[in-house]
Amino acid sequence: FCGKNRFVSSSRLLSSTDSPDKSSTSFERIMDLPLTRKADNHPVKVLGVCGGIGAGKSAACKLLVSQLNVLAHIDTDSIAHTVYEPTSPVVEQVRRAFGDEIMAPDGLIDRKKLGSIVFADREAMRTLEAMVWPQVQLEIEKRIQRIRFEWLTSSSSDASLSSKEPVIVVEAAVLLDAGWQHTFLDAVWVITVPQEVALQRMMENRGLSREEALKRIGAQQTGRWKNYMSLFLCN
Ligand SMILES: CC(C)(COP(=O)(O)OP(=O)(O)OC[C@H]1O[C@@H](n2cnc3c(N)ncnc32)[C@H](O)[C@@H]1O)[C@@H](O)C(=O)NCCC(=O)NCCS
Ligand SMILES: Nc1ncnc2c1ncn2[C@@H]1O[C@H](COP(=O)(O)OP(=O)(O)OP(=O)(O)O)[C@@H](O)[C@H]1O
Repeated sequence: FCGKNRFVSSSRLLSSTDSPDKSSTSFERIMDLPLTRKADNHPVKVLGVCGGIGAGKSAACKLLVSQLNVLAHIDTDSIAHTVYEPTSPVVEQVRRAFGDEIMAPDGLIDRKKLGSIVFADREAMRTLEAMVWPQVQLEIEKRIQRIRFEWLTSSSSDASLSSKEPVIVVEAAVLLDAGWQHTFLDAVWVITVPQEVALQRMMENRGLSREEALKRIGAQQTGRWKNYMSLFLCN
């Protein structure tokens, strides 16, 4: 994976120790699944990092930046939050779908209130995702284009860019559900952790009750990553 122009699609690397079913039939089935779009041969590759809540996606991405010196880290959650800024067209759409009770007194969307609805109701989450994901995807693609352009046009004397690994890391719990492996990603890593560890982390670090933490884990459990041949990192 490391090394200029030596990017290796993670689909060619190893599979997880525990998550995917490795019986021969399902292993072969996994191998047959198209993991990512056909790479566009751009020298700057895009790696998706996904996995369950509290699995350690952010921790893994921080390591990729600090230890592997990748070009950029795009955090999708924070992009999704910008979709709720006052000027965004999504705000009115979301207000119409979920009602005035999700609005804060200052006229902005109260993400906590919205979260308490959608994390408890998969259908409601689907409705929200259909409004938010296209905007998020557009913004991610814009950022990828900009970073690639800066990298290509930077001179070799610009050490701040030329010394970096030509890899952009996109961190997103939902990337396989959103189908981004078929659009802008060259490879996917899944970070896994035993559920009990994730629960403990969420209770300790976010002050969530066990019930709230379980609800959030439940809201994410499509398990889609288990059907993909990607590189699994057990954290
Ligand atoms: C429900 C919302 C308003 C709650 O906002 P809030 O700031 O309270 O929580 P935050 O965004 O930090 O999310 C908390 C955790 O849940 C995960 N999560 C958020 N949305 C989803 C989802 N659709 N599916 C699975 N996990 C999700 C996040 O990755 C994070 O680990 C917000 O998460 C949201 O808009 N979600 C829908 C859009 C989405 O899918 N965002 C994820 C990245 S595109
Ligand atoms: N290997 C590890 N050992 C101990 N603690 C860890 C490890 N990896 C992550 N953590 C801790 O677990 C918590 C969750 O990690 P992190 O934020 O990286 O997960 P995440 O998958 O990005 O979570 P979320 O989906 O909630 O954004 C953090 O407090 C982090 O410091």
